[in-house]
Amino acid sequence: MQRYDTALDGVFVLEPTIFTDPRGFFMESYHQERLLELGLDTIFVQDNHSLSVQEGTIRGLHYQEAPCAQAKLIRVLHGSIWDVAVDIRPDSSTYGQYVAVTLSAVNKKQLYIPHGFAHGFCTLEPHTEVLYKVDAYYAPALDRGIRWDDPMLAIPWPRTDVLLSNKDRQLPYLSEL
Ligand SMILES: Cc1cn([C@H]2C[C@H](O)[C@@H](COP(=O)(O)OP(=O)(O)O[C@H]3O[C@@H](C)C(=O)[C@@H](O)[C@H]3O)O2)c(=O)[nH]c1=O
Repeated sequence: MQRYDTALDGVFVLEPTIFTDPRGFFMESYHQERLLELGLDTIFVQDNHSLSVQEGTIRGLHYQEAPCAQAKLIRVLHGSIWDVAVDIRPDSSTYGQYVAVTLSAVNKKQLYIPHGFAHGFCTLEPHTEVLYKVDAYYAPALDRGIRWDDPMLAIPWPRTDVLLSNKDRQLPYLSEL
C-alpha cells in the first residue's frame, strides 16, 4: 500500500499493491497495521456500499456533524467515479477548497477523507458500485449536506446531465451553513 498526499491537508490517496496472475488479481484492500504505518489510525465501524445505475449520478456533498463526524475510506468495486472532498473546517486555511480524484475498479485507488470534509462523487460509468468505510455510525439527525453546484465551490463536475436524489436537490449552499 502506498500513500500519496493531496493538495488538502489530511486527504490522501492509497494505492494497494496488486498481484496479477492468469486467474485475475489479488490485493489487500484494507490492512489496519499497514495503514497505521502510513499514519492512518482511524478505527472504522461501518461499511457502506452503493450502486449508481446511471452514469452522471451525483451523490453529495455530504457530511455528518459532530459528535458523529465521519472519516471515510472510499473505493470502487465496479465502474468509476470522480470523487470529491471539500474542506469545511472553519479554521482551515483551505476552507471551501476541494480535491477530486478518479477512483475506479481498474485503478483500485482509495481516497481517505478525514473529519471536517464534505464528500460527494459523480459516476463516470453506468452500474458503478462504491464501497466505503466510515468511523462513526450513521446518525440521521446529524446528516448534513451542501449543494453540489454551489458557485462558491465552483466544482468542475465531469458531467452536466446529472441525476440527483430529491434530498440532494434541496441542500443549502455553503454560505448558508
Ligand atoms: C448514509 C446512510 C444512509 N442510510 C439510508 C438512508 C436513506 O434511506 C438511504 C439512502 O441514503 P442517502 O440518500 O443519504 O444515500 P447517499 O446519497 O448515497 O449518501 C451517501 O453519500 C456519500 C457521498 C457519502 O459520503 C455518504 O456518507 C452518504 O452520505 O439509505 C442508511 O441506512 N445508513 C447510512 O449510513
